[in-house]
Amino acid sequence: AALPAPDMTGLRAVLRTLTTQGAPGAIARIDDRGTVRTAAAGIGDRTTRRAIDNADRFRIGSVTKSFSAVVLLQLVDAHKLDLDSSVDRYLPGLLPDKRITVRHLLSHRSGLYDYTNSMFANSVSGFEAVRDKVFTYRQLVQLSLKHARTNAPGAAYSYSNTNFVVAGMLIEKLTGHSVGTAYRDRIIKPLKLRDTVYVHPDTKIPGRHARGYLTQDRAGAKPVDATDQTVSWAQSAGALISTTHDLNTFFSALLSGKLTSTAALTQMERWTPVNSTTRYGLGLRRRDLSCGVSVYGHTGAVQGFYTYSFTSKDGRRSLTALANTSNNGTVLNTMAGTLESAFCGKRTR
Ligand SMILES: CC1(C)S[C@@H]2[C@H](NC(=O)CCCC[C@H](NC(=O)C[NH3+])C(=O)[O-])C(=O)N2[C@H]1C(=O)[O-]
Repeated sequence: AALPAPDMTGLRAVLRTLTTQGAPGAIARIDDRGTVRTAAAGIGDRTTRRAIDNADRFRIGSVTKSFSAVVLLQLVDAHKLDLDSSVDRYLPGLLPDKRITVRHLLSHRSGLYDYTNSMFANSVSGFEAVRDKVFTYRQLVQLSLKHARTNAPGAAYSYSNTNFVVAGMLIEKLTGHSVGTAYRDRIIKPLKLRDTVYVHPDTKIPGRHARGYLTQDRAGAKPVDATDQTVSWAQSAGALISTTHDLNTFFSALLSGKLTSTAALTQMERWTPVNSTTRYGLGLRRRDLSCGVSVYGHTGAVQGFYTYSFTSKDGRRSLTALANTSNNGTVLNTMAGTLESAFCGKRTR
């Protein structure tokens, strides 16, 4: 069934609300079968007070996980990877439990502890301690293995960045290239994502970009400019940079079958319930909206930047929204309203 027209009045209202809740700025773009609609509110730089704009690049955080999952599903299509094989088959000795499979990693059911829970327990000092650091994948996995696992392999959903760090190690082992090269060759170049870059371990966002501001844990304290960092604590779990246009193109291409086989996409859409409105597949979230429409994509939270990026089942309508703040749960929750405006249209009274 055709989707209702996007509610641009409602979308603009959500972005304005975000700027009253602590985001210096917010942007959103809807691509709808060739029709482009954009909205923006607030500023992209607290020093110059420059308006934020949909041309601005930003850090996409865990939306990166969908890119990593696509590369691995392409390797499944090429018969170079089996989702139900033990990770140990490809990375012998890395993990302490041979029962952990590739599918467990991509669906956050491995039980591997998320080292960022400890790393960022104190948001600002945790960030300052790692913002210029360069980690190897193995160092990040070791940080995780210092802690007990959260569940037996496959027994429960428990979101963990560690899973997609191991996914990055699989990509490098199986392609013989860095994850940056794999993203470029397999996704960025084919889709002509001109503003999507993987620059790890460089700390700068190249080109025109929004600055991102980390909200302090102490209420009322001045936000920290978190724009420049290596994001080495995340890499294949969260270090890509992109734009609203490019992410709309990516998820639209994925859901319309342009990046993997139909069989592989079906695997990505085998859902594990997360809560009443969200399910997780393989590096892919499904969100069920109030109007009965389900949308497919991912969210992202990296210091200074919150992202929502989702598309319709057929990939014909996509929305990406960005707020240039983080560590602010009110903003993250309010951003869900951009999906309602984009896919459910005007609220019927
Ligand atoms: C599940 C999420 C929301 S968190 C996960 C991942 N981001 C991280 O793991 C970074 C967490 C620290 C970010 C930091 N928070 C703190 O320091 C809190 N003490 C902040 O807000 O800037 C990502 O991105 N995912 C989001 C996702 O997948 O949607």
